[in-house]
Amino acid sequence: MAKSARQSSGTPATIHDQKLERGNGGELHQIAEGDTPVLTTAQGVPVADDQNTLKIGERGPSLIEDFHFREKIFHFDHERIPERVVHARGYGAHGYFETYESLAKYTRADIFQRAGEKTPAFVRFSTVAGSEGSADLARDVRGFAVKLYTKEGNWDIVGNNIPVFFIQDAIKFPDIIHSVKPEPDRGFPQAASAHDTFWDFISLTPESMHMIMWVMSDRAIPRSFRFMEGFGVHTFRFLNAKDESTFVKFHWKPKLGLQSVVWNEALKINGADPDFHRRDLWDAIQSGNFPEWELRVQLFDQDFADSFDFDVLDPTKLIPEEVIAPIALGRLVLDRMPDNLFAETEQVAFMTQNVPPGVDFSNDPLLQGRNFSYLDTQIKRLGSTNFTHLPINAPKCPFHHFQQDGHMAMRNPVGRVNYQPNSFGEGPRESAQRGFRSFPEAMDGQKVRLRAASFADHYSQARQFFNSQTAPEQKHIGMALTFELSKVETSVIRERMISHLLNIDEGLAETVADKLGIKELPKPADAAVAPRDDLEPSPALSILANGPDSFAGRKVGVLVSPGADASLLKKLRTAIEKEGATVEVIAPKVGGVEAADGTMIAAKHMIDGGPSVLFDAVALVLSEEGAERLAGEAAARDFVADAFAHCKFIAFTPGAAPLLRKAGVDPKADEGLIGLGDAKAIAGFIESCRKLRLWSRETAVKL
Ligand code: HEM
Repeated sequence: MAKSARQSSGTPATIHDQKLERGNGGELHQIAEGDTPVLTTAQGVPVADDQNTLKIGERGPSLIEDFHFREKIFHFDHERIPERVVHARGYGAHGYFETYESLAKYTRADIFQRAGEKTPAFVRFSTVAGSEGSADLARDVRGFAVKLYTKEGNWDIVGNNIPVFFIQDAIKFPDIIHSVKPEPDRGFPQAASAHDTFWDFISLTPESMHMIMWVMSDRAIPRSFRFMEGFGVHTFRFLNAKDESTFVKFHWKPKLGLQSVVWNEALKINGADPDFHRRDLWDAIQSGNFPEWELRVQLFDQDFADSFDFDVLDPTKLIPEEVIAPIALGRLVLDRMPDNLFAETEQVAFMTQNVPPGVDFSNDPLLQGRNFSYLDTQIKRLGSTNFTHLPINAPKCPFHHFQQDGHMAMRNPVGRVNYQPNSFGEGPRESAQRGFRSFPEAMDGQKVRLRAASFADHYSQARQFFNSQTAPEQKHIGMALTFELSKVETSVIRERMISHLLNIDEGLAETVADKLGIKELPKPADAAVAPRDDLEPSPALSILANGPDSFAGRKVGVLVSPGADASLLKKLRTAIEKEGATVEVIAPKVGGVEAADGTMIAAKHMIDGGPSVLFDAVALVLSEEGAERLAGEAAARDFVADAFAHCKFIAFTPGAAPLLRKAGVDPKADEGLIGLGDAKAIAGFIESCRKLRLWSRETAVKL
């Protein structure tokens, strides 16, 4: 007799906790029973067997008649779409923007009219250079793209975590990006700027020097998306109901303050957890600790623009917050992860030209070019002009237009009439009153390819940025430049960079040159405009000068051993959680350890998988015997040595001494090592942790 459609023998089988059916060839089948839905094809046809293709006989050739196989494999073959040409690696979340009070005086943007108004939002954070699968802790700019689904259309603030950019004119964008991406002949390095082509381009592009100071600072290695600022970069305009214009720059300020990691730590995080930033955002939102930013704006008029030291249309310049204090407009809260990464985070399409009535552009030539580029890139990447039909991109307000058809059209105009004007009274019409209006700026001039002379000062703000950093931050900039340029093989490129640094800070240039073994300093680069040294430092530009002075949102890694003091651990955990921080336990075995009092201490990580680079501070809750054993374990020694080298606060029980010793850490080395004798010591540990790092240690560890 012929065998039935599904070739299962129907013999029951059990694998640990699973009851399955065994097929003819021993393969296992899970069968739909009870409320379990029946597997279907994409056409809705129920599937009998998803383990075997249709064949002639059990050992015969496969049949093209097998529509289920064909549909499944063809769909799989088409799963990938092109990754973003830049900002390919990213992670997004949903949330809302809440307006503090009406800003009608400056803008008619609907989102700013009513205090307490909540507007749905989607945010995607990203790195720029790396491909989709690259590691999170690359030294790179972070994208900070916000989509606000306002009642008068989607508004995208497509910004970065750095308020200036590498280039002044969009026509140079393909060049800067080509230079930083893997070199085309060899296909490496991935997600790294430390190579010849990038520094070649930069060294021949003086306008990028201000941005280079930022990218070599700790801003480019943030500890978390939650602890970084966002900036709209360009000067935009607000237009009020009378079409009066005010210039505006957008800043997102994180509620939990700024924090970055150190470079040696970043390198290790990339190995230990390449998804470090993703996981951090996921964990925070899933545990109800919703990250929050305040939207602040710098507002100024044409008179200020005319009198400011630099051209407000130049995206390589900023306006110090001490010169124009940002005012707070509202808060952005991220409270929900996407249901599906591809449908939402991958398919979200940001475009700088998405602005609602009441917001308008300036003539910044980078912004003008971006407004042109983003629609094109979305059509290419998402494959159809109908990408606006995807739920993540569709407005959440009513919308009506006559665009129709094309690939994957999901909504078309309804009825007979798909044009206007028409005689049938059907369909939408324009509104001079409610519609988007551009600022009627008077324009007159020759058609030229010309960079404005007012853009020519390339060094003064780079110098101001460097002078605004604290000593450890200045040191980090020097170390970053040294690292990056040490990977450059062409010596003239290194020397060219030193000649630029001489226009920014002589000490910095000398330090980097010394580390690179350049004995004779080159001449300073010819500057189009002499660098100024009269710009006041701007404390707002420093991360460390603006510390949160709170440990909320941070994470302590507690290393435990068998025989550890469970009640001390409990007190420590309570104190840390009261501060708004979290605890993760690391143990020799992932199953945890038996404490001195016989209770079990559960662990999240085993020692090899939970290095201290994943935590903001660490505690060693060890019995002496446990510490002796761990001292023989390289991962445990690294745990301690790295925490020390990365200037972290380290709390330890008296039993931890053998491990500290073997890790080369003197328990009395500095005030960042805190003995856990009693509850008071725990309070002291938490208080120290609020400073995040003991930077004074850095000179001792010579990082
Ligand atoms: C101030 C300068 C710039 C900033 C702040 C910026 C920011 C961003 C951000 C945040 C993204 C990622 C959006 C996402 O998460 O989906 C992005 C993507 C992109 N940017 Fe820019 N960008 C800048 C300059 C430019 C310029 C000058 C161009 C071209 C003329 C450009 C072209 C692109 C393209 C093609 C994408 C990929 C878009 C996609 O496929 O989704 N960007 N940019």
